[in-house]
Amino acid sequence: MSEELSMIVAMIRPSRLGPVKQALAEAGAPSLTVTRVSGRGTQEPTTGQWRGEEYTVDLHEKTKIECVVSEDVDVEEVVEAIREAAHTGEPGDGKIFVLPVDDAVQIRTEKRGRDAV
Ligand SMILES: Nc1ncnc2c1ncn2[C@@H]1O[C@H](COP(=O)(O)OP(=O)(O)OP(=O)(O)O)[C@@H](O)[C@H]1O
Repeated sequence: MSEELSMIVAMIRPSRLGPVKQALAEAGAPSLTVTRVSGRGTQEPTTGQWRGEEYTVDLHEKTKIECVVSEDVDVEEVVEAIREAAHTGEPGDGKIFVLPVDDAVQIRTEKRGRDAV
């Protein structure tokens, strides 16, 4: 069990993935997992029309980024790097969460904790 690891989870606009990846590398956190997700925050639902019927889209397409870092990396710097790179100022820019991580294992080497990330 390690208290030296944190996970930064960010839901961002898919169009901001490129700048966010670059900003993470510059902040010393190049390793990441990227997933296409849909979700809902307080962003207003949008409406559309299909064959004369109106429909509501309340789940928006987002890109989820998961990034585990050791204490060698400044979590605040990582959060700020994502925030700056993902920011447009329009509703739906996304959210960032920071979580503690119990442990990590590098499968190839059996390294644990901070040595595994
Ligand atoms: N409380 C939450 N729990 C889990 N996921 C969330 C939460 N809030 C937001 N999300 C995820 O983050 C995505 C982006 O959220 P969104 O940008 O809509 O946040 P917001 O608070 O409405 O901000 P904004 O005012 O910029 O629209 C959501 O689509 C959802 O996937």
